[in-house]
Parts: sequence; C-alpha cells; structure tokens
Amino acid sequence: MKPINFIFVLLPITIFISIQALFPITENASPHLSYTKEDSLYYETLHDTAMVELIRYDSDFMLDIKYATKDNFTKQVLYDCPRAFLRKKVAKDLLNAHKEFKKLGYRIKIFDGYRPHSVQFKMWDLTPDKRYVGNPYKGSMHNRGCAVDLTLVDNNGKELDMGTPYDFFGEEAHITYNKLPEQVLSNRRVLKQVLEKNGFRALSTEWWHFSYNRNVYNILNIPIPCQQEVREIK
Ligand SMILES: C[C@@H](N)C(=O)N[C@H](C)C(=O)O
Ligand SMILES: [Zn+2]
Repeated sequence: MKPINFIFVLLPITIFISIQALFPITENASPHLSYTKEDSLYYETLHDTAMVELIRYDSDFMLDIKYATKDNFTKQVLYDCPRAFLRKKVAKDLLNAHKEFKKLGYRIKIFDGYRPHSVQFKMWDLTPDKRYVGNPYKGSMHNRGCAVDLTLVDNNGKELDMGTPYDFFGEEAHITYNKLPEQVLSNRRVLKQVLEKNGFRALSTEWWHFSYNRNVYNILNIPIPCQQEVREIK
C-alpha cells in the first residue's frame, strides 16, 4: 500500500475504530436517564414509587421553585431547597412529554413537584379555597408526588405567554376562560394536549397544574432535601 493511502484512508479508519472500542456507543434501555451513567444505572434499580429528582433524568428541565423563595402567594419560604421530585413513574411520563415539547421547540419550566404534607397545611391556612389549594385533610396530589406545576419556555428560556402568572388565583387562570389573545389560548392548548397525551390531567382552575392520572401514591411529609448527593426521597 502506498504511504499516502495509509495516511488518508487506513489511519483515520483505525483511529475511529479505536475510539469506538474505548468509548462504545451503547443502546441505553432508558435514554432519558442522561445525567450521568452512574445515575442511569442507579435509577434503573428504583421502584416506580420512588420519589426521584427530575433533573437527574433530564437536565433540560428548567427549575423555578417558587416555594423555596418568598416569591409565592404565601410570601413565605416553604421549602428548604429549590428542587423538584416526583414519583419515578410520574417522572418518566413527564419526560416523555418533555421530549415532545422539545421537538416543538419548547422546554418545561417546573414551579413545583412533590410538596411535603405540612406545607399543604400552611398553604390551606392562608388560602382555604379548594379551587386553588388542595385540601390537606384529603391531601393534594402534590403531597403524593403525583402533581406538577409547570409552564413552557422557548429556545431562549423565555416563558410562553399563558395569560396570567403562576398561582394567579382568579378566573383568568381557569382553563375554560377564553377571553384571551389567540396566542395565549394556543400556548395553553399545546401545554394541555401534550401532557394529557402522556398521562396527566389538567385542573379546571389552574392552567399550570397537572395531576397524574395513571397511578395515585401515598401522602408523604418528608422535607425537600438540600444535600445534592441525595437523589431520591425515601
Ligand atoms: C397552590 C397551587 N400551586 C396548587 O398546586 N394547587 C392545587 C389545587 C393543589 O394544592 O393541589
Ligand atoms: Zn399544583
């Protein structure tokens, strides 16, 4: 073989094959579990009921955890740390919805996921109105890790116009309220359609709240943990 052939043909092929051998591209059974390989393997072992952190599954989720700040309707800090957890089964279906949103050019921004039961009581003390706050004596789907408050952002991270801010407790936030610009109605439609297709049910009074309708799990009252190495709430 001429040296020129070796340099331009055989050498690149040899290098490519060597790289493949060192870093094999394997078919991942759960392609969503993309945070780290170690996380992926770990999450595979968990039961569907485990409470898992969303961004460990998909780092494209944006987080704006209002109840970890005073910028919420209670004007109090209700969580120790700004993290979002859901039951593994719920998280997986949300991930499938996220994949669809990403194909449309959007990403999900999470305002709230699992919410400790004691926080539900605090909310209810201030706003005992079951249209906008779940009755803690029955338990909210958030307390079960089965509800998520969310919106959509565009490719620049800008929130789509949904007509009202998050936790706007009034008629304009109701999903049947239609005295809104066509673009707002269309944004709400996309949000609802994709989530409903993936196992979530909209709440008639809050465009941002979606409950899981494939399973219901127990109420928990474990605080949102702060240690980053804690990957699940047990
Ligand atoms: C408080 C609000 N973000 C919310 O999630 N409301 C529903 C009804 C709930 O508390 O379950
Ligand atoms: Zn909610």
